Amino acid sequence: MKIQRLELTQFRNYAEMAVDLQPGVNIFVGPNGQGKTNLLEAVTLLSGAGSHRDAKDAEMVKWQAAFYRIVAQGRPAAGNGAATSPDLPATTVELAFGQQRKWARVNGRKLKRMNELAQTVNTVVFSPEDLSLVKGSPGQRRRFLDRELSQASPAYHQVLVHYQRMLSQRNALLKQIRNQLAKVHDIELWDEQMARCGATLLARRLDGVARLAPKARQIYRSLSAGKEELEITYGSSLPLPADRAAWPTAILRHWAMSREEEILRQTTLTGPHRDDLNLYLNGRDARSYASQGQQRSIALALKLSEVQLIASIRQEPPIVLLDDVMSELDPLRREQLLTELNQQPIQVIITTTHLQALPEALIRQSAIFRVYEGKIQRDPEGG
Ligand SMILES: Nc1ncnc2c1ncn2[C@@H]1O[C@H](COP(=O)(O)OP(=O)(O)OP(=O)(O)O)[C@@H](O)[C@H]1O
Repeated sequence: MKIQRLELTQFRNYAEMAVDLQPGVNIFVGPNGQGKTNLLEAVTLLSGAGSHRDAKDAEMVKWQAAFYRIVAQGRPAAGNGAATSPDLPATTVELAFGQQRKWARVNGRKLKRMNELAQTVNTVVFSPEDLSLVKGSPGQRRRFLDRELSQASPAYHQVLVHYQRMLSQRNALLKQIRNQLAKVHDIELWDEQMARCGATLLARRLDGVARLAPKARQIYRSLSAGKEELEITYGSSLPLPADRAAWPTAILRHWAMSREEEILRQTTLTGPHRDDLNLYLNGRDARSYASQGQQRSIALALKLSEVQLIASIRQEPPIVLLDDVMSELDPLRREQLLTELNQQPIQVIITTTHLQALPEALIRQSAIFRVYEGKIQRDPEGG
């Protein structure tokens, strides 16, 4: 859905705040440390994906307060990316955390799981750190993929959380074996379950990459005026046979072979938690060969393909959150990003310290808000 009104209570540096957004571009401008990113963080939480800064809920409660509450009112799109329809009923999404408990409601109905929020609100955040997606760590690329696929499919999120839980228990067990507090046999029983879960996660990731890669390739082709080809493949940390049904056994066999080393190092050395996204430009590994400009274009292509993928699965584009990213891009890439985003009626929220970092044409069509010490005021200068 597109957000028409956002209300924050005791969230980060906002005591009590309400803001009316427009369906197109909304720009929040203000000096450092005033609450711009906090506002975007609140919107990302509404999509059930957790804080884009990986913050814990307790950290997001305003200091000295007991809870936070985020409420958004909006309307779903009329259908496949069309503008919000005034005929469709308004939707209210509510998320609150306090006393170690978190709960969410959509139109008054309490949700069983946070990730069900993704059926109503979707977001794609683009921050300066994302520009280093190509050269960054494999963990950064896995996180990109996991966040994206979690929003595209709540079932993916469930498998991911299950696998991560099993992984931390397996690592704890390896430590116990090392300290002779458990037997090797204990881990063999554990591995069977975990290998099945790992194989499911792998299959879903491979399917996700298969859907993402052609979109990213097409976007990159247009960003590079057809000069370069971007190829994305999934890099598994263990050898996988062609037959997917054989994956659990292959994972089990691999873990059994590295058992001694794993006990010694007290950690699980291979599996989906160690995998990577491989990025190639004209057949060469982009991590080693792409120039800084090319790396930034790849990052743009990845993020924009995420927007397209979510839009096609959800029948509605996600809300795009650009966290101070425009000033990091050169004028050409800034223009390319805005042109791509303009192709669909997307709600965009941009934060910036200086309006001068943004093209004038964009400012004219946007609603402008000033952010200062956790307070927001609409600027009558905006569109
Ligand atoms: N739990 C909290 N309670 C109260 N204030 C908080 C809390 N967490 C962070 N803050 C305050 O929020 C402010 C940071 O806000 P935010 O990260 O949104 O900055 P910003 O406006 O995006 O700035 P920049 O341009 O530097 O990124 C800081 O002043 C910080 O002290």
